[in-house]
Amino acid sequence: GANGCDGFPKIKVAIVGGGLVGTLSACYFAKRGHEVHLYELRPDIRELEHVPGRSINLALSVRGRAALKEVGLEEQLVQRHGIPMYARMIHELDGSTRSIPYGKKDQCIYSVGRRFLNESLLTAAEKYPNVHCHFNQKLVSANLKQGQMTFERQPSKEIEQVEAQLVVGADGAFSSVRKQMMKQPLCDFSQTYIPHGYLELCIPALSDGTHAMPKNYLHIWPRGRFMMIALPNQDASWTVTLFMPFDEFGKLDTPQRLLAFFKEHFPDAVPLIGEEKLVSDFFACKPSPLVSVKCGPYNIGDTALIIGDAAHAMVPFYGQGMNAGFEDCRLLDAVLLKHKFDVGPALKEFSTTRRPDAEAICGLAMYNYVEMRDLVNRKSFLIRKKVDSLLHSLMPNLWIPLYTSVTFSHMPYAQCIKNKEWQDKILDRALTLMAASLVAFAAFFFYNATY
Ligand SMILES: Cc1cc2nc3c(=O)[nH]c(=O)nc-3n(C[C@H](O)[C@H](O)[C@H](O)COP(=O)(O)OP(=O)(O)OC[C@H]3O[C@@H](n4cnc5c(N)ncnc54)[C@H](O)[C@@H]3O)c2cc1C
Ligand SMILES: COc1ccc2c(c1)CN(c1nc(C(=O)N(C)c3cc(Cl)c(F)cc3C(=O)O)c(Cl)s1)C2
Repeated sequence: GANGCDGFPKIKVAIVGGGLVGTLSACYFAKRGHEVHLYELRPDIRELEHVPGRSINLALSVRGRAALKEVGLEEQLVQRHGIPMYARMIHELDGSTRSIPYGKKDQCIYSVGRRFLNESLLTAAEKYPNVHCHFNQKLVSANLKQGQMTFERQPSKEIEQVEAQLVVGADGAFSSVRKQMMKQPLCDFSQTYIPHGYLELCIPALSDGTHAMPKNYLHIWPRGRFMMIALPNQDASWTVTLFMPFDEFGKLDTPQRLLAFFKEHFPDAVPLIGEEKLVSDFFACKPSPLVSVKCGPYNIGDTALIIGDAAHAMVPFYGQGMNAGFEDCRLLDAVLLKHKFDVGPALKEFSTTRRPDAEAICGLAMYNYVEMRDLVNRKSFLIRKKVDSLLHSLMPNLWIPLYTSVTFSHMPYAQCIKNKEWQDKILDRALTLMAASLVAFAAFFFYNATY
């Protein structure tokens, strides 16, 4: 395409999927002066009415914030709208609570509204004159090598053919662009559904408009096979997510059983949610599945690429899915710039470098899901946190705990794992050494005392 004022070629980019990652990616491409066409299956969510108490929220941490910052949105979307969470608040069965800080006193993650984020990113993208949004358009097929796409207008089913020099698939965990890519040889794909489902509930604001629980915390009710988590909303309500195996959900098939279950496992949450609201919200919708997707490579030559959940959907037990997708946008922009928008080599480098990191965080999230039980015998969770924070305070640049490196650093996810393995080796050796010296000391003491 024509070379813009910065000397880089300008191309026509089609982004499929106007969710969190697609809209942010549109801002990045638009900022570089490309012609961006964003195609979204759903209608323009900004025109849909707001259903109170149905706001879904997410934990945004440094990786996601850095990506928003580069398109000038961090201040507006996070500082002004996000609610800082400085610690986890763990709710014990007896109703007692205990907080575990995320890090130093100013280190926090932010609770942000999904719909607010998506609407704001759409509006930010549309501000660029070179961005064109097309709603109610569903990608149904494509010839990605030629940059050709076929969309079906909803609900008329009218077909529209579109061409672009680059197709970016940001169409989520069940991506149509990825499905088209998988027709190519040498494309790997695996997906894993876990036996747990999730369902959102709501803790309403108190009558005086304040939060019903301490506001700046990520609240957790860890109960082994199931768990509840609550993030604060701007309107002083809480969005509560219940994670439970589908067969457990199936047993709660009457209001009586539901209330008995909550009174047994989450007694302190029942008055906060309210019994009527608990029953109505719980039976209002079915639990949703959780899937983990790994695939690769992420590109086809210089004409197609997948990012976000389309490339690496993960279970949410690290609060990194959106953060990783936003980080994709930032890293893609950097690698395109590095290659002066020579798209072919840039996409190849993006896919080669990003895939091991994406697969690492997918693995860490699944590991957390399996370890979630350990959040129950909090001793291990607590002890590891205390050891980690002690060593981190002694050797801040050497000993970076795994959770800190994932949530509070830009360390490539794969390096976070290597870093953790190194630490485990050190910890194991230290414990072995301590144990051995303890034995030696005891033997020495015993020997002296006896002879
Ligand atoms: C319960 C739960 C809790 C989570 N908590 C967190 C958290 O705390 N922090 C965090 O960082 N992440 C979290 N995540 C992950 C986060 O929600 C996802 O990583 C993020 O939404 C991915 O964004 P995306 O744009 O890639 O995909 P999506 O948000 O799924 O957007 C895909 C878009 O593409 C559109 N689309 C799909 N198919 C087509 C098609 N054929 N044609 C056109 N458009 C199409 C869809 O309508 C949608 O708008 C959580 C996820 C779940 C399930
Ligand atoms: C909206 O729905 C959801 C659902 C799940 C999550 C989030 C939002 C946000 N999540 C975060 N997880 C971490 C984390 O690193 N770990 C190890 C944790 C993992 C679990 Cl499962 C947990 F309950 C607490 C922590 C914790 O440490 O607080 C963060 Cl840091 S944020 C999980």
